[in-house]
Amino acid sequence: MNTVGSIKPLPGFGGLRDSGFPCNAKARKVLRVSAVEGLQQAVRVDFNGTGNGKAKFNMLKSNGSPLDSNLANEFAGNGKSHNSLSKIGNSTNIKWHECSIDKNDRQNLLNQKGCVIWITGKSTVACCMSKILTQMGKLTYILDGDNIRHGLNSDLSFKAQDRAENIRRVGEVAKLFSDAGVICIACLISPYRRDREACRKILPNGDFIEVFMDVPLPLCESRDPKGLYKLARAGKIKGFTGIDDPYEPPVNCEITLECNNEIYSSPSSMAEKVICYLQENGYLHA
Ligand SMILES: Nc1ncnc2c1ncn2[C@@H]1O[C@H](COP(=O)(O)OS(=O)(=O)O)[C@@H](OP(=O)(O)O)[C@H]1O
Ligand SMILES: Nc1ncnc2c1ncn2[C@@H]1O[C@H](COP(=O)(O)OP(=O)(O)O)[C@@H](O)[C@H]1O
Repeated sequence: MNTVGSIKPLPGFGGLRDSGFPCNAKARKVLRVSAVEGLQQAVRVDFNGTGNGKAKFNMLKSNGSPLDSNLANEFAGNGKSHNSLSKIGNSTNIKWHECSIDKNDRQNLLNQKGCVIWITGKSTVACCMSKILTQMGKLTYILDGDNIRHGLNSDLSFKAQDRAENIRRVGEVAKLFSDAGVICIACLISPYRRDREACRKILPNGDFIEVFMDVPLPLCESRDPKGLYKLARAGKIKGFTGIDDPYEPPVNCEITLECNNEIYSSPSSMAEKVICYLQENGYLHA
């Protein structure tokens, strides 16, 4: 973790950079910090050096209003002791730790709203969307089923129970990204409605944007860039989605992207449709 003298960085701002003054400086200085390279929004931090190595400080949000005064205690490690302990799954005696820097603060910093775009399948459109949003100065992150199975979820198979656990974990990770203020694009097959609905439920209302890639199976098979449909048809892959494993199309999705013999949409025009939705629903500003 970065430090400025003996002062720990503001929680949530790992990119705090030393502006060149010692911790015990008497002079009052203002640090401009930015969580992401190139972001214009800054959080001002006023430091009052005390001369004893323990700085007192007042933190100001970018609009000049003070941050919650409890933050100073949190910062100094003087957190309150909490009595109400919980058991969540197999985790016993745990207690949610609140931080006075919240999602709104991060959204203001990024000038966007964190959300999850959940595309059932189709990495190409996810990448296209990420590219356009990046060019617009918006921070995105793609959680691609195939990629996440290379690491975090490499212990999971394609049996229904493991697919459900795959979706559950990615849903939780997506929720963290969204809470960080990021536009998180999750592209997994996520073939079961129940698993997708469970992800929707853990997010604030409106922040789960389900996108249905409505592409008929013969068209998917004709593309088959990895040759997996061919292997599945030959019986070399068992339980393959669309061949001998079910896919349950969404019933109440926010967006449908159609591509079939009558309607051809390029990946970028599909991506633009989703971006229009974000624009119209206020996700592209804080
Ligand atoms: N049995 C079976 N069924 C479906 N897909 C299979 C299977 N085995 C391997 N693959 C490859 O894994 C990719 C899908 O992974 P996901 O994590 O998105 O799947 S799921 O959401 O858990 O259903 C999927 O990627 P996409 O081609 O992007 O769909 C395949 O490349
Ligand atoms: N809208 C589209 N128009 C034409 N080709 C597409 C379109 N979307 C995807 N493809 C192509 O279809 C293939 C499969 O797409 P991909 O995004 O990799 O799907 P998945 O994530 O389900 O594996 C790729 O070769 C890709 O280039």
